[in-house]
Amino acid sequence: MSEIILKIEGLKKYYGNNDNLVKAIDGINLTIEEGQFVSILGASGSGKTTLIELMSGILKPTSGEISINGKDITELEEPDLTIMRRENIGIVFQKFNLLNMLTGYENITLPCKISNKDIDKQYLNQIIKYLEIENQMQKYPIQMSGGQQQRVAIARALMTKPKIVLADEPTGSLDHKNSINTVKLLKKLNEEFKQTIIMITHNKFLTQYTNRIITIEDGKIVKDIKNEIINH
Ligand SMILES: Nc1ncnc2c1ncn2[C@@H]1O[C@H](COP(=O)(O)OP(=O)(O)OP(=O)(O)O)[C@@H](O)[C@H]1O
Repeated sequence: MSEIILKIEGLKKYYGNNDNLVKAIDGINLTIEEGQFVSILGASGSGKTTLIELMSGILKPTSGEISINGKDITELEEPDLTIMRRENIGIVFQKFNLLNMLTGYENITLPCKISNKDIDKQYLNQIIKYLEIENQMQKYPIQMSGGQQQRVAIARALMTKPKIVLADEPTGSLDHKNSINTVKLLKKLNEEFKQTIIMITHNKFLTQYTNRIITIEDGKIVKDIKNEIINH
């Protein structure tokens, strides 16, 4: 059995109070093993963004524990929280979040610069080739298509070799064809680099490329299935 990379126990996140109380996450227990490609599927307002912000330490839970590699992150305060995030988590955003004044290459290598890590050139070249973004290295984001920007953003998320990649609606700003290509690429990266990926989506169609589909409704897990029929 693979190593457990993420463990969530009794997780709750409530907003507001009394009459305005919103139970955004309402008692989630979840274990994710290294190397899994998991999708978290839910309708608007089901708690997806709240869950991903809890997993990345951006939000503090009302109660419960989140352990990454055996370490409870809910106890951490700054600057330990930032260090934990840098060392363990890569995030792919819906709106790519590339810096417009930096080239593709500079965007991708920025996380290494910030955390004073040497750039593993061989790994970088491998990722660039894999994501077919060789021609985007000297371009600025504005000169790239949406799909190209998202592939550069995926490379940036992978550059520090994070234990987990969190992808928050990674195809939300892409058309159908680019959405499928992006998720297929995530799947390839999961298979090739054994990268653990958690993808949040409201799009059921895209979950077919992942090997576990967790459905949330009103802040609770209502379904958690292994996906045997993986579409290639
Ligand atoms: N800061 C906040 N204050 C109060 N309520 C909030 C806050 N953030 C989120 N909520 C509520 O918590 C619930 C879950 O919101 P969340 O953004 O996590 O859902 P979501 O599944 O990501 O939705 P979407 O797909 O529309 O982005 C919703 O009812 C939302 O209105």
